[in-house]
Amino acid sequence: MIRFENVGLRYGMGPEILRDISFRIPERSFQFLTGPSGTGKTTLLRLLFMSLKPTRGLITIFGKDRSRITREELPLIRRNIGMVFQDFRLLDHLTTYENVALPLRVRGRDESTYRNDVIELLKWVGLGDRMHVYPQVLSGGEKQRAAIARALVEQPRILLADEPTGNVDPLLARRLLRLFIELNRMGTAVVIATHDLGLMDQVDARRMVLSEGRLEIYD
Ligand SMILES: Nc1ncnc2c1ncn2[C@@H]1O[C@H](COP(=O)(O)OP(=O)(O)OP(=O)(O)O)[C@@H](O)[C@H]1O
Repeated sequence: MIRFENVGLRYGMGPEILRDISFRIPERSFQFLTGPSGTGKTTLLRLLFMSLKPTRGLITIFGKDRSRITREELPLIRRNIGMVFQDFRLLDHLTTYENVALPLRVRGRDESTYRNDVIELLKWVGLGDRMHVYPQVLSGGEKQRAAIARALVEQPRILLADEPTGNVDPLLARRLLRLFIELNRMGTAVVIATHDLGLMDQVDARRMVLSEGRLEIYD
């Protein structure tokens, strides 16, 4: 589904953060992306989300050469990729429901066509009773779940999550992990960037380990 071949990335004139990265993410797969702080996990997720272009190498996303995807095509292709950002990126003036429904509203869909689905999704992530409040009153864990719901609202083929358990207690971290596993069982590929060893030890999943710009894969 996604393929990287000898990908390199540097910011501006800085050093190469990622060097000769090659891997594949198969359809319906589940993997952790890990490595010490500052090794480039977020950078790699941004390459997958196509918010960054590689400085060298080849990226193929859903069979398309990344370098040939135009600005105009990008939003359509990106609908297949859900991204949970480390800082959530919820809009303060919208309720939880409105934040989650936003990608569909932006697309011009009529609310009657998605209302029930969004409510179902909010219940699935455990926010059934927090739909009509604003982000300011949500706890860190609730914001995290709202961000996950928003990333899933367009039923992407792959979900990317950047440190999704970074700000939550171990109990909630386990619940979130169960959500990701259930999502994966339903057919969505999942990539979780984390340095939480305890979290990774709970699942027998592929580990993509970044270290000093290189990637090692442990299946
Ligand atoms: N926009 C940017 N411009 C310049 N350098 C950047 C930029 N974003 C990240 N970097 C640098 O790239 C390196 C990798 O950063 P990145 O955020 O991808 O690492 P990370 O593994 O996700 O870190 P963490 O686990 O702390 O979130 C760091 O040295 C960082 O300072």
